[in-house]
Amino acid sequence: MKVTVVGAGAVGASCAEYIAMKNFASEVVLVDIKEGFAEGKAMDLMQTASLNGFDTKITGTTGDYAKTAGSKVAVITSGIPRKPGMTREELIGINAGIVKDVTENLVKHSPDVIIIVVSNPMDTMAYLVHKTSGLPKEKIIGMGGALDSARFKYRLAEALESPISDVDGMVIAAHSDTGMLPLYSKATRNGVPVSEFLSEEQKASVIEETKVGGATLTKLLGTSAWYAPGAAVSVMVQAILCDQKKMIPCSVMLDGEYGQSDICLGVPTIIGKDGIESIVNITLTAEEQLKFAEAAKAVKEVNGDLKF
Ligand SMILES: NC(=O)c1ccc[n+]([C@@H]2O[C@H](COP(=O)([O-])OP(=O)(O)OC[C@H]3O[C@@H](n4cnc5c(N)ncnc54)[C@H](O)[C@@H]3O)[C@@H](O)[C@H]2O)c1
Ligand SMILES: O=C(O)C[C@H](O)C(=O)O
Repeated sequence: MKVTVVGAGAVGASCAEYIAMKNFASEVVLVDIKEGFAEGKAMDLMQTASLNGFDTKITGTTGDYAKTAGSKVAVITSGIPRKPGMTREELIGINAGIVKDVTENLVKHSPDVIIIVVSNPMDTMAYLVHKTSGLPKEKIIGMGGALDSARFKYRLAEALESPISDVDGMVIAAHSDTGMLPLYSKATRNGVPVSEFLSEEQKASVIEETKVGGATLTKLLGTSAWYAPGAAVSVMVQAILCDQKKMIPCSVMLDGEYGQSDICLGVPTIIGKDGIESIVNITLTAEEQLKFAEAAKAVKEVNGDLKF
């Protein structure tokens, strides 16, 4: 099955690389606006195929969407990343126009496509795709929770001094520095609540480090991260192409779930061949419910800046 990745920059190329390395897609088409860039990235990646042992065909195009026709999944990574000191929300002015334009092109050539939105501010960009694509809500999935949960597990394992494979946990709500909600109450080490092992001070530090995970990397790198974002997207694409019915926190259009409507926000979902197969309703503590509602309020304010 064919997967399109729009934006052949840091995140787009990482997505293409992880998807190809896992060998579950027949073809990955990279699209970029910069002349020759996607073609170059595709060629470089293809020259790793015999070294890394994959058969996925990777091609590149400078804006020729006819080459994306018949894609099962399209990943939107096109747009600018933040620089140190910026918030993701500050990217809306430039990225909204890019995401809208890219969405129109994708749907024109692949009317049944499932779109994974990566460009920031992601929850708002996912909302924009809902408002402009005409696709059913099951086919628009924002990537944030998969990455934030991976960062949560990294921080938990660090505090627990345990292997990451011992740790499980999930982050929901907004993909923003303040609106992320690491579900500490549900995080476990081999099924045992992490609160059995960690102090209140460690808990506060794990939660804070998780929430500013993207900002921390942006400060270190001078631009935002790409390896873990690319890997997170590849997990979502694999769940769709292989119909895995995996539970992944994703930003999806809510229609009353978690007390919210007309907003894309991160909640646990089941991802399979049709995209979002269901939204999983889990019980939140009173404090978590409050934080979820606060995150929703902030995202709605940002959504208010969109012009359709
Ligand atoms: N949701 C997440 O978890 C997450 C994680 C990492 C990055 N991001 C976001 O992903 C986006 C991309 O980040 P990056 O580091 O890859 O940036 P980048 O600058 O390395 O790559 C972006 C690419 O998009 C291309 N582009 C711009 N306009 C385009 C258009 N109209 N059509 C096709 N291509 C176009 C650029 O030429 C560039 O190659 C940013 O908005 C960043 O904030 C989101
Ligand atoms: O932090 C960013 O701006 C990029 C991305 O959203 C991330 O979390 O790595």
